[in-house]
Amino acid sequence: MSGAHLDEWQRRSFDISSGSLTPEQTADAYRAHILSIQYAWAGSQLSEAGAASLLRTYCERYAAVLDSDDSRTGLNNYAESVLHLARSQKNYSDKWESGLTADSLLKLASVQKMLGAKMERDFSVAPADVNITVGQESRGSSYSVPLPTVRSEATMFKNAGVSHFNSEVNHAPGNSTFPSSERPRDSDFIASNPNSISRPVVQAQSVYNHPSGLPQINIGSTGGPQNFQSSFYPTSNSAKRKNFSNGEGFDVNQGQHGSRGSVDPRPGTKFKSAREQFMVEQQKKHSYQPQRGQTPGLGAAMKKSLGANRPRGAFSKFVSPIPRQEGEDGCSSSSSHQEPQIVDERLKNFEPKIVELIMSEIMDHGAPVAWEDIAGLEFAKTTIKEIVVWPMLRPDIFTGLRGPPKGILLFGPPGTGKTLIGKCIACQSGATFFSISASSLTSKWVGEGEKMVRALFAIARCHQPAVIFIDEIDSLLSQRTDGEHDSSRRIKTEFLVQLDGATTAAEDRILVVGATNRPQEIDEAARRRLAKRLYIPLPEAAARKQIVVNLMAKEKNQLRQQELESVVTASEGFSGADMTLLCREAALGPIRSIQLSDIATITADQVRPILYGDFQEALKTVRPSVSTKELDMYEEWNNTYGCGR
Ligand SMILES: Nc1ncnc2c1ncn2[C@@H]1O[C@H](COP(=O)(O)OP(=O)(O)OP(=O)(O)O)[C@@H](O)[C@H]1O
Ligand SMILES: [Mg+2]
Repeated sequence: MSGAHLDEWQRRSFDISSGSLTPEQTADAYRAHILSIQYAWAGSQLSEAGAASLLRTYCERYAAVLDSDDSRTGLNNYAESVLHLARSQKNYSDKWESGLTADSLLKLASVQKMLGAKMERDFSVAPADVNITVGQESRGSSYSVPLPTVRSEATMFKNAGVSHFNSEVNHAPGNSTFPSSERPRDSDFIASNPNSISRPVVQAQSVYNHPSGLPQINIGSTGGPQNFQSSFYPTSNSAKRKNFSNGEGFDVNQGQHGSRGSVDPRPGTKFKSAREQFMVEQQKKHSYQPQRGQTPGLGAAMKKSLGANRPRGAFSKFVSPIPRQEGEDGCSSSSSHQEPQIVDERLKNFEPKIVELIMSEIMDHGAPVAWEDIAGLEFAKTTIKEIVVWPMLRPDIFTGLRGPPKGILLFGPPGTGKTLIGKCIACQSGATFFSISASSLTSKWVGEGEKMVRALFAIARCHQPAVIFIDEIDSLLSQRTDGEHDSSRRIKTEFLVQLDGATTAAEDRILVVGATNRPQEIDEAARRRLAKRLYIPLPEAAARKQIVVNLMAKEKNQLRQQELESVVTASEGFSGADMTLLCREAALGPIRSIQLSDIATITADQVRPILYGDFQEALKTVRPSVSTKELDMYEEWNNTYGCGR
């Protein structure tokens, strides 16, 4: 070695042995050592044996520094490199990519064999599942590739230079030709030809792609074709199209090439394309059965989707998946695929659309409400049970003079539970419940209001026992004035006529329940017809307590009995709705006490319970919504017209 090299060498050796270097510096020094040994050997300044001995020594030391897991002396590279290896290693969850390419496929023995067989075959008849068609009409050609597998088969032919393939296509009668050299790539073709399709179309005669993307099955040979013939057959191969339209092709259910369920598209061949096989399996899995009352010729998709997307809650209306048969229910409109047909004589004069609207939109049960959910109002509840529930249960006892009144008016300050009672009747009475708001009659169907009213009562008569609940009845039956709009006047008159009929016909079991917080505005004729007028007052102390207890039972709270009493006392004059609002406000107290920075991370059980202090705070902001003056008015009206004690 030269003098300069030796100096450097010595300096590094000294540095390393001094112990003042960090592991990184030590490793660098050793690496530099190793490099210099290699240079020296390459420059013939070191003998081979000497270089080997030095290299071994320094490599061992270098490796010791790298691999040592002592942070003072080593770099722990071993573990890191293992981790690195593990990180860059492909594992089984990585997306699998097939090693097969068109070229490697061609080299497979089985493919070679198949190709050989194909070349020997007479190409005058196109293989049934290849279906590569080069269109021939003047407006352009279409080039359809049935399946990805088939597409690759076509590519295979192209790649393999199988000239027979083109000649087969070219010689097909009536087909225009592409010279093999000019034949466009299929992607180019699809993009440039306006008549062509934007994605592969399955032309196997059993299965075709619906625009929805769902595979469709041809049911029956008579009804289907018009649905898809033009849109699913962009090819101009009229012979094939005709075959398909005539149902001569493969038919999953009523195929002409076999019994029902037979799926062999080609007589004499057992081969099924992957897609056909898939369809067979799907068919087996769902074991499709035609439904009763179905019109032959309707597409399979229509049959399958019948009612499938309707939301089904415990209280949503039951919709039978089977269309109603005539005579099954004398009153209902049968839900065929066309206009609903009204079977009941009494509904014959109504437009089916109106009947349908009432049937579908007005009958509504909503969320379940129990009598216990309504705090206080014992007199009103008992009276309603007497009028609504018991006569429904025992119509034989409640006859003659004991016959229940046919009209109830619930009146009282806002937020006292009138609507709640209506919901409760809907759930508990067992009657068909028609909930109708005045606005739905007056605004939604302008000009048709009176027809709606008539239809409503007619349908209710068909569905006895029935309850017609009219919330905010004052807006429908306010006193008639000279200046009011003609249509609303007609609706009112019609309503009064119907109400009169319903309330006087002894045999009809129809109850009309109206709710209002403006009883004084109700037309006197309507008032008379709603014979049972029940005052729904502000909740008393016990009822207010019950509302708080009911609501607090669902929340974490530390409200002592005494504190509860204080809340009840402080909320004198509150309506039920005000009490609910008070509890909601108090329930927000614990949330408001959380630091803003913690709100994102705090868990639900870390939120503190609701305390009396929260109610005190809430009482500062929540005020009673009914004034004493208004209360006096209700009391007065109740004294004059009410049926309460
Ligand atoms: N007696 C009650 N028991 C329990 N909750 C009640 C009671 N009264 C009112 N509420 C609460 O107040 C809310 C509003 O009540 P509701 O809608 O029945 O009032 P309303 O009398 O119909 O008022 P409006 O006259 O303004 O229509 C209810 O959803 C319920 O939470
Ligand atoms: Mg209401």
